[in-house]
Parts: sequence; C-alpha cells; structure tokens
Amino acid sequence: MTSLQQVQELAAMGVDFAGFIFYEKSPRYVGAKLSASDIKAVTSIQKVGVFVNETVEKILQIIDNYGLDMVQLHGDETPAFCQSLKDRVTVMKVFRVKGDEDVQQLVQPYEDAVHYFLFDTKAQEYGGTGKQFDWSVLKSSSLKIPYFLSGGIGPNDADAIKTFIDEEDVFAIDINSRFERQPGDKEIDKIRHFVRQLS
Ligand SMILES: O=C(O)c1ccccc1N[C@@H]1O[C@H](COP(=O)(O)O)[C@@H](O)[C@H]1O
Repeated sequence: MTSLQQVQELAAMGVDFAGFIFYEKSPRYVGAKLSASDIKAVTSIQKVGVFVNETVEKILQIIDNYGLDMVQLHGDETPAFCQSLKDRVTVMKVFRVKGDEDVQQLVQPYEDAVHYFLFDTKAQEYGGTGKQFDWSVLKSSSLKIPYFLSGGIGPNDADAIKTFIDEEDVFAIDINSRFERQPGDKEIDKIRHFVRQLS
C-alpha cells in the first residue's frame, strides 16, 4: 500500500492486514510515498512491513518509527535471523516456491523461529511477480504454523481460492499486483468484489 486513503478503505471492508514495502528496489517502495507518522497513526488494520535481506537493526528501527505490527521477511533470511526478531514483533517468513518442493522440509528449520509462513512464487524477482505457483504442493501438508497463500492471486481466482480454503488449512490470502492500476495503486472496487466473493 502506498495510499492512506486506500488503507482506510481496506480496513472499512474488513481486510485484516495491509502491507508496506520497505525494499527500495520495489516499484511499491513506500518510503517516498507515505511518512512514518502517517503510517504510525493507522490503527484500523494490522500493518505489515515487507523486507528483503534487511539488517535486524534497520528492521527494528522501522518497526518503531512506523508502528508496524508484523514483518514479512521476503528474502533469504535464516532461521536465526527470524528468531532474533521474534520476541520483538510478529514474524512471517516467506518461502518462494515453484510447486515441486518438499514443503515440510523447506519450512521445518523455521518452525520455532516465526509466527507465520507465507508461500509466494519463485522467480528472479523477490516478490510482486503476479505469477502463481502450483498450490497443490501445499495440499495435505499439515504445517505446524499458520500460513498465508500468495503469488499472483487475481480478481478471477475467487472460486479457486474458495475451493482451496474449504479443503486446506490456509490462514489468510495475500493479494497484490493483480489488483493494481499501477504499482502501489490498488483497484479498491476489485478488491471489494473479491472480498465479498470470499465471504
Ligand atoms: O510487490 C513487490 O514489489 C515486492 C517486492 C519485493 C518483495 C515482495 C514484494 N511483494 C510481495 O510479493 C507477494 C506476491 O505478490 P503478487 O501477488 O505476485 O504481486 C506479496 O506478498 C507481496 O507483498
């Protein structure tokens, strides 16, 4: 998110989390768009900071300045790195998958080090690719930690998502680039329609 008004609109429709990207190479980098005090003042939704291979010190500083509730570690962070943040903030570790991995094996080293997992699509970029992976890799995986499903989920995926939610133990659905006019500018009406379809 890069617009406070859009954040408030999401909160009003019952969306639980809003993501702010603190990765300068992203076209959705929030730094130049919203101030720390703007974001800190938002209390109507849980605020997630998205980081890629950032230092612990910088992350802690940003959590404090921006009043973040959660961090989404979207790079190559180790279990020890995640653990060092876990007592300070809710930690979500991202796993970028193609769809043919042994997910249990992938996540096992992180089970005690984080609060949530998130599965996104493996690509050259770290995230925001708009591409999906084969969700069947998560089927019957009985993970010990709740997880977010992400990666290229779009307005036409509501039926497929509903089926997935009915069958699998997914905690939350994470949407991003497929609901945008341009990077960082969300199509709120499309999100509203999508949320209604899932309710
Ligand atoms: O969106 C970005 O630019 C981005 C850059 C670096 C790391 C993560 C990023 N976004 C996250 O990627 C996933 C999937 O997004 P999409 O639906 O495929 O566009 C999501 O968690 C975003 O927060």
